[in-house]
Amino acid sequence: MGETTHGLIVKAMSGFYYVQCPEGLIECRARGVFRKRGQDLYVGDNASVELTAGGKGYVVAVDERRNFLVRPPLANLDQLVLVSSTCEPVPNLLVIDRMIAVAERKGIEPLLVFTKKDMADASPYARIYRHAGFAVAEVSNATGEGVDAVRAALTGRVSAFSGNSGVGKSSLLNRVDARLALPTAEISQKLGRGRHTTRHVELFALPEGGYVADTPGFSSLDLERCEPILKEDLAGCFREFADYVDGCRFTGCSHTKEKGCAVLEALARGDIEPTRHESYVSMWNQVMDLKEWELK
Ligand SMILES: Nc1nc2c(ncn2[C@@H]2O[C@H](COP(=O)(O)OP(=O)(O)OP(=O)(O)O)[C@@H](O)[C@H]2O)c(=O)[nH]1
Ligand SMILES: [Zn+2]
Repeated sequence: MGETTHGLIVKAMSGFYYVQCPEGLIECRARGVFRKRGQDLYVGDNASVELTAGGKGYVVAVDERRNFLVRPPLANLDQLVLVSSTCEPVPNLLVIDRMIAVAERKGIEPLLVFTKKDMADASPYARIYRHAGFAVAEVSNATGEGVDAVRAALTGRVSAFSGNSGVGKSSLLNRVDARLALPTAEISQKLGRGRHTTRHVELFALPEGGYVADTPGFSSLDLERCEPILKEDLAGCFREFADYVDGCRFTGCSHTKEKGCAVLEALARGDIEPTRHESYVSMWNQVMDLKEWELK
């Protein structure tokens, strides 16, 4: 048996896995045991690698995943960068709050980014989400303003970007590191083809440490499809409710209309943002009737 080492799968392509190890980037095949078990290897997996002569290797085991996203497949994310724009298109706070809930459910820290601040004021949105307990960046991809804060937040973490079409994810990733060279709206119009179609997700190493998925391809729909939330879990996906949920008069309080609800009292005092609670109520009404067995 050869020497073994350990590293991060940063790229998967045509049956090869590229594992960033202390020895360098090692091209690997997966041991047959993965195929037999029907177990996929994901970019983001922490892999044990058996080195072979010639500087290549075999992935022989992967650590248990802390979390994963399905489309594109990506494991062990520290951070999900939820990008919205202040205008063209205007943010839909319900969509943002649903994406935040998915991230919370998976134990991935959300970072809220509002782009196009050169076109419209981002501060009303930023205020809401800072008050709710999130890190927020206000940026302009046109001027570069605010990009340093995003770059700093990416340092030392494994992150992926998500947000609807046209909000400026590709533009922002290119601002963060020009070597990413992602095609933005203008360029793909010129080339006359769609973006993100045949791309493989790859973790791109940032110069100061940390990795970012080199695809802006997680739509809010993709996210929600991979993580339906049960009603008993929903309040736990709104972090600013945590201080209050144990203070409600009734156990099993839905925090939507009950008397003696500590969440509603906090809302009335202004300690919880109205739009966040509105999103909670509309999500509650949607998930209300789902039972665990219906999600299988
Ligand atoms: N003025 C201004 N324009 C921006 C900003 N960010 C992006 N844009 C423009 O908005 C359009 C969409 O930007 P992209 O970076 O392609 O958006 P995307 O989120 O990657 O879009 P998809 O690839 O479709 O998901 C482009 O025309 C950008 O030039 C910004 O901060 N300010
Ligand atoms: Zn309550």
